[in-house]
Amino acid sequence: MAPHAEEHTGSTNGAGYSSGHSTAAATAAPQDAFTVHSPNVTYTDADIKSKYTYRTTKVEAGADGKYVATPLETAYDFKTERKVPKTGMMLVGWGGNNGTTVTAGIIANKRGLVWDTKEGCQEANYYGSVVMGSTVKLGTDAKTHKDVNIPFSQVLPMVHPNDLVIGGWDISKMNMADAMDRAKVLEPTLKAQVQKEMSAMVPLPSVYYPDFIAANQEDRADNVLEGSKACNAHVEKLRQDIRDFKTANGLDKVIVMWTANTERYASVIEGVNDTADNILKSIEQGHEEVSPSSVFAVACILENAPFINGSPQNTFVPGVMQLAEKHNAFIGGDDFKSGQTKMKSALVDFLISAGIKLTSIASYNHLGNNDGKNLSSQKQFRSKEISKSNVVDDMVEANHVLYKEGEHPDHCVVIKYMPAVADNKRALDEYYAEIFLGGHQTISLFNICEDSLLASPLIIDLVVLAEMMTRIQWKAASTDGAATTEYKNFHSVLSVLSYMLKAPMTPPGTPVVNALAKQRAALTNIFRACVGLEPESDMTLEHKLF
Ligand SMILES: NC(=O)c1ccc[n+]([C@@H]2O[C@H](COP(=O)([O-])OP(=O)(O)OC[C@H]3O[C@@H](n4cnc5c(N)ncnc54)[C@H](O)[C@@H]3O)[C@@H](O)[C@H]2O)c1
Ligand SMILES: O=P([O-])([O-])O[C@@H]1[C@@H](O)[C@H](O)[C@@H](O)[C@H](O)[C@@H]1O
Repeated sequence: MAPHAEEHTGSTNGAGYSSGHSTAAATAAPQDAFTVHSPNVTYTDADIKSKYTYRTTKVEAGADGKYVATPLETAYDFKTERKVPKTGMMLVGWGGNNGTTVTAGIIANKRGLVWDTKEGCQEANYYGSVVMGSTVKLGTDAKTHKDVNIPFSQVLPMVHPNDLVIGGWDISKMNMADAMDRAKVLEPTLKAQVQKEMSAMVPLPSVYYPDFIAANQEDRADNVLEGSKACNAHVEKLRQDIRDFKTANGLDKVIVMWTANTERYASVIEGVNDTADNILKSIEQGHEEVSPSSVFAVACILENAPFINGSPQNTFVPGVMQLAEKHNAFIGGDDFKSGQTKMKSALVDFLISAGIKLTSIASYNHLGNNDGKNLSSQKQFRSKEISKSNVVDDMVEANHVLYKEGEHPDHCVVIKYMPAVADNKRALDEYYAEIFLGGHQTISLFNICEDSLLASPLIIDLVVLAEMMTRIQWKAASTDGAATTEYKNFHSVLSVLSYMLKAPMTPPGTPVVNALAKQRAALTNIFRACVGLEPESDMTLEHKLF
């Protein structure tokens, strides 16, 4: 972990907040956490450069109908910038349950807060964050031959969440302290310690096109920009907001995260939002099918601020995707994978890869927060139903022993709004499967997900990892010493973020992977490649061949 600021002053203006003392001691930079001793890795003050051989297997149908598998090797050069930039996190929907919770959580960690609860004293932590709460196997101890595991956050020089400068927009003008109370997520003893700082945090006014979210949200909309349809003025205002936030807080970089309400799907219409030029033209013409989230995405792309969609709507219509590619800008999404779906993607992966034929999944949940209120409207629920349903597709399609072409488990998703349970969603799932010789296995789960406390660490992971990806470049390694090509960014669509998302966006024409273990392996092994380390194969031959 790069040393992070012991203390940085900052403004508590309407557009942003950064102050307080980071109590966590500055920790060793990643290059101090470990050094890779290899002719394929070089460290300079500016970069880590690695030469990496990517090994895959090409499969072709042979003449005899059998597959022919041919091992392939592709040599890459990776370059990772080591300087950790001063980074801002701008939340769309800042005043919501997730926005206020993640803000309070970062302040609590930054200040090392401890608060009373009925179970005793609670210390701030980042549990539920892959970056801050999980480890990666570095290798095997030379003497003891035991695994050596290091914090995920130390694999590459990542931003420390304590150092994130936070700001954002909301259609509700409530300051973050009052909005935190409205959210009913955090203990009063914690809220009391962050109340003063959060009361100085006021969201910027936002774009509000009523038709895209539930009508029951209208009473919240007292902090909106003029105009109820997309327009160039909205795009330019949001771009200016990002620039002002960056300047006011002395930032090197800003990442924008949509954690606002779930919108209805936008219709994809030829000539309206099917190409980059058409989406820009439609915004200029005020086309009613351009959503607020797409307007934010366009503004971020034009401002070169990575934009991540934490909700399930189709923000990235083809025109927005094409615009991102055209501008070499980063986008990612969709829909935080926080509780019921995360469990589903792990359980389905286990069942199907164990050769157990899952035949039906009944997924029900009820919750009482404002998200649930918005989702009580059918069009907004439909967006969520899609993202919660598609998560099993890749695992089913990968097993044609159990499932014939086009065959898949029955799958239903039900969400009900029950105000009494507030943010503490109750998820009830039944998994029904065929087992050996006509037997059946029925798995029934009751899973209380404190939704915002599960989603907030994912917001941190998505922001920290998206920022990290802006500092990693690659090129095809030269094999004959000829002049090599220039370093390039990863593709605009950050599919590497899929572990945190229900409906992972991938570059056009590439497959979607939902299996949770594969998603995590892709993320950790790409980061290992950046420091010249082989993927973790778990073969542990050193423990088998002796
Ligand atoms: N576990 C989770 O909490 C979880 C998991 C997956 C996805 N999500 C998604 O994350 C989003 C936020 O969840 P939440 O519980 O914080 O919801 P919330 O309703 O508490 O917060 C949403 C906020 O967005 C604001 N808003 C709505 N439209 C806006 C706009 N155009 N511009 C700016 N602000 C706007 C609202 O005023 C509200 O403050 C929802 O779309 C939800 O579906 C949440
Ligand atoms: O991530 P997950 O727990 O599967 O899904 C959740 C749903 O169960 C919940 O109903 C919804 O309000 C949240 O936004 C989130 O999408």
